[in-house]
Amino acid sequence: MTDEKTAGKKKADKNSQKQNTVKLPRELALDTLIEILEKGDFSHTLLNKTLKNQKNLTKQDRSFITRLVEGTLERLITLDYILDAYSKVKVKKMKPFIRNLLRMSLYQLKYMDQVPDSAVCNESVKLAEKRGFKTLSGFVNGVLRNIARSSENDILPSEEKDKITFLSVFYSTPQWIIEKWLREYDYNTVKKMLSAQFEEKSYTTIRVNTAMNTSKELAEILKTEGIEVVEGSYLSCALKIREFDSLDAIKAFQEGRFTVQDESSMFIGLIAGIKENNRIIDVCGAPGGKALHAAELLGGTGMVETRDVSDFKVALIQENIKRMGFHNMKAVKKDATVKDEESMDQADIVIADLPCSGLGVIGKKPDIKYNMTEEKQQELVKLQRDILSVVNGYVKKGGTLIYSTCTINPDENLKNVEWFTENYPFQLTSIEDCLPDEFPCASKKEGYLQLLPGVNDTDGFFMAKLKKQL
Ligand SMILES: C[S@@+](CC[C@H](N)C(=O)[O-])C[C@H]1O[C@@H](n2cnc3c(N)ncnc32)[C@H](O)[C@@H]1O
Repeated sequence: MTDEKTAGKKKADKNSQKQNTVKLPRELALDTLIEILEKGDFSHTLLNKTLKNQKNLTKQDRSFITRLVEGTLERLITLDYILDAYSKVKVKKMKPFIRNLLRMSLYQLKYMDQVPDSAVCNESVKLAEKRGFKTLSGFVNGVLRNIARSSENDILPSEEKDKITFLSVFYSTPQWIIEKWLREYDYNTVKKMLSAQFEEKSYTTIRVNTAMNTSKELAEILKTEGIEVVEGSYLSCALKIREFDSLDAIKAFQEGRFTVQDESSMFIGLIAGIKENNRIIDVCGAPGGKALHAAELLGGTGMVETRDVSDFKVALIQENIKRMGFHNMKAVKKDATVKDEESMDQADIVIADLPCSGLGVIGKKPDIKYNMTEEKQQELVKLQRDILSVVNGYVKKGGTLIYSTCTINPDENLKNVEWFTENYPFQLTSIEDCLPDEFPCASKKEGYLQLLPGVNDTDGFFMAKLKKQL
């Protein structure tokens, strides 16, 4: 071989090696899913890490990876049910790589119309071969092609025969959650709540920093950055945005002109009844969404002390304070279960937005529904009561305690409030005047609000306003 030919062959080998080591979007999505599903890491943290580490991805690649990872997680129970029906080897017995490759590929077959079935099958076979599973590529191909040729309606459980199994498989939600919700809400409401998980999530809800710009001004600024903007569903300080690559890349975000927050959480600032010079303590405050809103509503006066339990969480709050430019807010590391003598009778308002089961936000964080259990939920009820029994002492006489969670189970919500008012000198107080007139909710007068996904155009969220007796 001539020197020229040898050099040419070396170059070709190098290129093919390079091609083999470069990960394409499907492979990146699959590796992320394996980390989440086999190692139990948080989906949003890992997905953000994948997207941040891969600088060369296009905007389309990013949204494809996001949709594949989030969609496969959201539909996991449904996907496993179908795979079990079509494969001789049950999903649980498969090798982790093959199990997750099949889940992700089936998600594309069933829920991503724009990807042709043949491309899904071919790409899956290529991926199996590339990662050393050549002997199993025929199995992968066979299962996927069989499913692609059939209709899953033939195998899904019947709604008439067994409602709970049907709801669990159809809406990919563990049975214990469905049984729990059916004890509290009627069948149609439960169906609405379950189906809300899968609603189009192309919009991100943001809260305007009114200390820097009005909603109208911010909308104009965002539009000049090529971002699509529509009004929020209930509140004038809320906007919904889409068609942006990443949040960090939006100039208006870097400048602190807005923060990301669901409208349900914005209600906390409104019902708290914040007045000039108030001293506010947010006892479980990271990353700072509600506390930042409170600081803004104080109009540069007063002080919001925002606490959380770890250095990492406190750093998140600090980062947000810096970005939004508030001087009447600070972040402090403090465990809310431990009494802080110096805070006794010091706060006009205590915000207790406590750790909870998070079942109101499973549409945004699908791994919650698979990781939460009834036992864990009962431990959370105990933690919520432990925290409430400490932090109520920080409220001045006549002051306010706001209790909130992003869940929809009465035992973490209204039942906790009933337990609290039976044991401490607080009573529920009306929030009717704090909310928009058109906002539908029968319990406004009684002093609490239970928002339900699919019923309200928000996350599932609970809040109660409690006044300390004089
Ligand atoms: C629902 S999140 C708070 C969200 C926050 N209020 C906001 O609006 O951005 C609950 C927080 O409670 C914190 N937490 C859990 N246990 C705690 C404890 N013992 N003391 C203080 N914070 C705690 C968690 O780290 C978490 O950040």
